Amino acid sequence: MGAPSEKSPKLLASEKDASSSPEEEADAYTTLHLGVWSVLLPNEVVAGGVFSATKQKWNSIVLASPVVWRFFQEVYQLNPYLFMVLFVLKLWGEVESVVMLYVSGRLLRIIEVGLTEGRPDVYAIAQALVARLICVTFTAVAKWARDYISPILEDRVELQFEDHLLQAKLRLDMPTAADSSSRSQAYAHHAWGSFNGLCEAFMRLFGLISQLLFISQQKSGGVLFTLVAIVRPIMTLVGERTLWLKPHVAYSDNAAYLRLQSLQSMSATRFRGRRYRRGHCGVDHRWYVFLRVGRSRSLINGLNAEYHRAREALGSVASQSVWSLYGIEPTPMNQILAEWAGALPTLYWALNAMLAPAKFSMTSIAILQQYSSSLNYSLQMLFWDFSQVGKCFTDIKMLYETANIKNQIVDGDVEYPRPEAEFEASKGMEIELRNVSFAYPGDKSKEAALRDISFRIPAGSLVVIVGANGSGKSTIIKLLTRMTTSSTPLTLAENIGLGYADRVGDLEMIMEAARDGGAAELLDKFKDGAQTMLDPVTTAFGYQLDDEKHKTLKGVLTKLEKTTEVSGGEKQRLVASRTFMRFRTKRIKLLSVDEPSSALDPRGEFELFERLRQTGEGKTMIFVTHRFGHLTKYADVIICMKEGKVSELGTHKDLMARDGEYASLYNVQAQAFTESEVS
Ligand SMILES: Nc1ncnc2c1ncn2[C@@H]1O[C@H](COP(=O)(O)OP(=O)(O)OP(=O)(O)O)[C@@H](O)[C@H]1O
Repeated sequence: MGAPSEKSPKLLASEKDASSSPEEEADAYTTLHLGVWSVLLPNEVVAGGVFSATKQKWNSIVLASPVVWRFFQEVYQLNPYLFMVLFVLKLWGEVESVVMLYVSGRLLRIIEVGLTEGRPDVYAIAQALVARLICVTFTAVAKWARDYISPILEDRVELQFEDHLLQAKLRLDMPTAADSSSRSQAYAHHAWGSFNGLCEAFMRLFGLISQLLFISQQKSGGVLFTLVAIVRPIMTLVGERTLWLKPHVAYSDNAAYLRLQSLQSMSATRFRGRRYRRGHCGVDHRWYVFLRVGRSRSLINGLNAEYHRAREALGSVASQSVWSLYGIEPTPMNQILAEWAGALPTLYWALNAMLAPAKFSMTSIAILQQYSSSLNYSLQMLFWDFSQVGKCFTDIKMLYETANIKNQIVDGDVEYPRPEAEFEASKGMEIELRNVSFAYPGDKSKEAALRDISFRIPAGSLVVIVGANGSGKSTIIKLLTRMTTSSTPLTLAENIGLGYADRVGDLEMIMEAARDGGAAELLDKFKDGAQTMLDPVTTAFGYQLDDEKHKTLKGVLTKLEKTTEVSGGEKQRLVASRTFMRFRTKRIKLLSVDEPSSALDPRGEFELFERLRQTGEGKTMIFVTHRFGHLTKYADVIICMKEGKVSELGTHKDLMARDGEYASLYNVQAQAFTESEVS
């Protein structure tokens, strides 16, 4: 039997070769259409089948070996004692299967002798039974000890690699973090999964070799029987159609399927119960729609109808997972051959019974059957475990490679933050952008988000960036700070205190900052005051709770699920307070804020800007805003953006006199006030 054909089931698939010019040869691939899926397979994999895939896998395993060795050393060092105990316990799991084969075989033989002679050897039978009992007891204790120790080591390993990944990801700049091609796929839980997977594979190999040696040495087994018994599992492996071993890209562009997916995604079960109302839409028993409280029944019905329409449009096209669709054999031939191979052990003992009836007995047949099913199971498990080895190696490699991801924004050669003496010399930061263009990684727009931006901001200026939606204001701020936004489940006090991390426990300073940022009243509003947890991580969940029988438990769960909600304006007050906390570090040279007051009431906004102007006097401050007024009038520089370019630059007076983009945006807002005053 050769390598499996790459042709897919006719009903499900068609294919076309996408290879083109010689220079693209390296990237040439074949597209398979499987139900709603398109699968792109590199041509060399298609040509080489499972052998090529195995060779590639082997090469990547060899390349990753040093990293995996480092990984095992690191895990060992976390707790050498637990590591060794776990290793020995896992090893016993494999040795045990050989011991059990020996003990059961012995018991069968003793019974056979007793039956033949008509006088069972009670003592020998009791001895064999006790040996078996001791063996299974030891196995049970070993399993218990393994289950007890594993989570302890698992925790240590996950925490260790969570720390690795946190450090590695914190140093990424904004475009790198946003770029899906360089985004790390490493997760701390992969560390334990890979450790376990590799241990299992190693143990299985050890177990299988022990079994092969044992069976091939037995009188009832022997080398020939051992070979006959392993033909079937090996054929199954070679004939298996699996996508897991092959490099591939899979996607679906079936409009009906995508529509169904997006409608289903609205049923995400992790929405918070407090904000969302759950309604059973009657589409099918798995489908629920969660809607913000207050949305109408007609919306639910509309979604329901959309769902039915999409299902009809999908018709009978298969939409199972791409892996299971790929696994369907084009013909039953492989299956038939594997089943025939599975009958070889039976053929072996049937022939033996015919050719050497004196040397053969029913006990021998029972023992041989035990051997063959044990080998069959062990080999299948070994193949499964080994099919995961490549993934384990890749996952481990990624855990370490996250630290090597190159930032897309190349660091300059000027040290930052500046040495203390230089820092004291000027309070604000001077900024100059020269011919900066920027496109978000993977962005499908025709134009880049920023195009050829140049401007200079003198130290200590108050700068306001204005412009229409999507003109690039926020992108400028993100590039300057190299940051993306993040949210943390912290107390209100910590949210403010983190502005000055060294003083995060200084409640007095935090309260002063809260007063400056306009959040003092907010802190007062909650029962736990400044210690109120904002958006805590929810770990609570209920399972199979009955509405009637478990009312109390349901009540407890509801309380546990409750989070503290603050309004958009209140959030901005907290952020502003954190900024004032940061000012207290006396190490601010640049403050850049994206729409600091969009959700504030007019008084809140006025007070915030007044305090910012006073406190931030002499520092460079950049604000992005849609609100013209307090800020723009006082700004030293207004940068007016249009379609990714700087369209105007100057003070409010300059730009009004120019009567261009800025003046037109300003007049739209001013007009609204004038009109309402007149009316
Ligand atoms: N993460 C992103 N990925 C891809 N494109 C983005 C991303 N963020 C913004 N863009 C695009 O970049 C352009 C500039 O966006 P930016 O957020 O800077 O505009 P803005 O002027 O701040 O808009 P607004 O006034 O609506 O806040 C827009 O076309 C936007 O669609």
